[in-house]
Amino acid sequence: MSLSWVREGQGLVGWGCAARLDTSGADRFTDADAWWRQLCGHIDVDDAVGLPGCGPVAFTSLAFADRPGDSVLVLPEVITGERDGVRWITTIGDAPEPDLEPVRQPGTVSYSDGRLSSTAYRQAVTEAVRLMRESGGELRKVVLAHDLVANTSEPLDERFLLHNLAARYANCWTFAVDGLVGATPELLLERRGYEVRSRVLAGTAWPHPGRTDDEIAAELLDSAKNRSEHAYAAESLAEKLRPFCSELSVPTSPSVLRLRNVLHLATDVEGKLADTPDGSGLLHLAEAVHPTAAVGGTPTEDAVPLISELEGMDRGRYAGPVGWIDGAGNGELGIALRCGQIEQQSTAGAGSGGARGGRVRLFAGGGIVPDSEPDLEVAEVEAKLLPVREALEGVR
Ligand SMILES: C=C(O[C@@H]1C=C(C(=O)O)C=C[C@H]1O)C(=O)O
Repeated sequence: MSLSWVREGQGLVGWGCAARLDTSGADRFTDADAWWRQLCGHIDVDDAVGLPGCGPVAFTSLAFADRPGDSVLVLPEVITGERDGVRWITTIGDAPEPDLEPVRQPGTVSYSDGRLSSTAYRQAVTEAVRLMRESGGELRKVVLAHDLVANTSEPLDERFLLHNLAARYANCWTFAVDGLVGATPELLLERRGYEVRSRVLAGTAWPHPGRTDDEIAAELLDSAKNRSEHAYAAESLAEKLRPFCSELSVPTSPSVLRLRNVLHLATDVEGKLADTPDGSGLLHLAEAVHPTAAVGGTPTEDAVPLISELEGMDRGRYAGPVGWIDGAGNGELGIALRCGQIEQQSTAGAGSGGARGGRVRLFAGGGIVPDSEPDLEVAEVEAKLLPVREALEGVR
């Protein structure tokens, strides 16, 4: 099992499992926080480096919804880290040898509908638009997603996906936690001592033949629909984070983040925590801000129940917080987007009838507002599925 959180060649990679928590439900954040604090209280740490991410680190991935969905924290046996030119290695107990097997290719990839096909997704979008228009301005945004299943002819090696994602999406956070593998451009929260940071994304455009990226970016910045979608997301994060902060800086207008497959409106929020460490450990802060309107909707309490009703699928850990936390409550949590959940690494073995391939469930979604057009929303999620599809297929 791979554990990873890497951006621009920096971050953390872990292997082995020294301890693990599986939890679920509305208390998943508090369970995770309590377990992690207790565990760290029992570990004698010898740390000569002293940077965030040194000493014991748990990789974590939490379910999007209170239910269904399982959440997980893993303390690896070995963690390697790199930050600002400093490299370190942390071992917990009797560290195992690293897995030095060559990376395997997944063979041919074929796709089939998941629980919500793209036609069913189009219908769900149409229904969300109808409900929003009928609500007379009450319900303003709902983020809907759909899934796609990829089957590989050979066993699935997570490292193959990670390499390909990191090569093409170097400015995203390439992650792997318990079989959820992806490259997210969205940072839910980073905490480093008193400092907190977030990168909020919402509002999307994608490349069109005959149009330059500059033209598309200018149009995105000018689009009232995308600006309103974005404002809901940035406001929801700022509003929930503000009570923990003595200072919070939220740019008044978004910038454009350019990725290979899509362009997003982006707001980088920075704050100073009023109180540390106890009331504002990263998991506690994440519980307060999740789900932002980037992956939930506005108002949250109306949008979130509607998501499960309209999608009719279990998002699992897609769109939930994913990343790492250290013993001091520092860490980085992204939003698990542009990712796939590995459901089966290989069918080789007992009862497999000779088949040897893997299966991964890919997810992608988009914010729906009253003036969303269903066909464009379908095109948007197809563009957002590209990173994992291309990584699986090894497209250069
Ligand atoms: C929901 C996803 O992306 C989110 C939705 C966006 C949008 O609606 O424009 C943009 C970025 C993300 O916050 C996804 O990638 O699955």
